[in-house]
Amino acid sequence: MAGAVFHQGIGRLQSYQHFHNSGFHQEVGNVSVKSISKGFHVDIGWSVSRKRGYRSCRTSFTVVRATASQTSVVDPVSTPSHDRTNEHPKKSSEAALILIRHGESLWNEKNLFTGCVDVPLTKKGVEEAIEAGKRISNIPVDMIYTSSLIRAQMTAMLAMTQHRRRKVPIILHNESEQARSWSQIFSEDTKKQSIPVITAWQLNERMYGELQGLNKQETADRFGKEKVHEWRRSYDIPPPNGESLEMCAERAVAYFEDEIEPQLLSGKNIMIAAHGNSLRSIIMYLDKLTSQEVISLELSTGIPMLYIFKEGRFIRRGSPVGPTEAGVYAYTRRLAQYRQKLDEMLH
Ligand SMILES: O=C(O)[C@@H](CO)OP(=O)(O)O
Repeated sequence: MAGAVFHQGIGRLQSYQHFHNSGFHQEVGNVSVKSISKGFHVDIGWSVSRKRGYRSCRTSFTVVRATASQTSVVDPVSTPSHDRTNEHPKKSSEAALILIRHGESLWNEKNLFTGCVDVPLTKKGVEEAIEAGKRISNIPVDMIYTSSLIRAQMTAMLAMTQHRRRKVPIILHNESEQARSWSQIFSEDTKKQSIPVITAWQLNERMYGELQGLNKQETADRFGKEKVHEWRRSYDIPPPNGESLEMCAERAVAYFEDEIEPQLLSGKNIMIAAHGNSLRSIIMYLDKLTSQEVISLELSTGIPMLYIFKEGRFIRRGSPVGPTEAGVYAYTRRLAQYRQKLDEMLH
């Protein structure tokens, strides 16, 4: 080992599976990691955020030594305007975080297990999304994250049609070099009037395995109410060949910690449009719920939830009820000022 300090930061180990399987629970000091990239060897100090009861493979680590000086070896991939090299994020910054479960889908209406099947909203779902949009129409939104499924994307887009700031939500296409290059915007002014929308499979509904497409009532009749309740609402029992809530939480919370939290830390106001189980996972993380508490948490379609991220903590602020609900805007001075700015702009 050359022993030079070359990078500090938060990120995800590319070889985390190795540790995950070894089942460490706490800080274990320095660990030597191979295969981060083409033969570079790195010593890291790391700890696993398992205090909240996840079988998490997400790690917080500090690289202390490496055989090569290329910082790119462990530079995490950046999302747009996302500066991961900022080693000391402003702890004093404050940001709003809005969570929205998608509106009713055609398979919710038919009472079918949906999971990762990509089903659109019903007319009622469209109306719920618009209603959700009204409730958050005075709350700043700088970035939007949605799952890769159309029902969450429709919800985000429909909600934003109600926003008073009238910025244009634009889906970023980073799936290939060509997609990136063909969707470029060449005006800085136009960019300023838009909101980047990032789609991520990690925010998808939990994969429901061999239940996908089956009727929930018929499945209960066939396998018994208790069995189906266990598949639907236990924490760590997966449905046949599907994901348990715990498995869904692993990837949804890792994504939240890796990609979304750094944006909040830098003061960006964020909306996440996702699904019952991916959002329950994220709420479990934000509210530090136990695996027992999360299984009784039910989320309604189209009711946005507001959190304020301040001094490194998430403060739950319930659901903003319509643009006339004064209380929401008194939560923080920053939100009140934003609302006042909108009033001035629009009158
Ligand atoms: O079918 C699904 O994908 C989910 C959400 O609608 O169902 P459940 O209520 O069992 O989590």
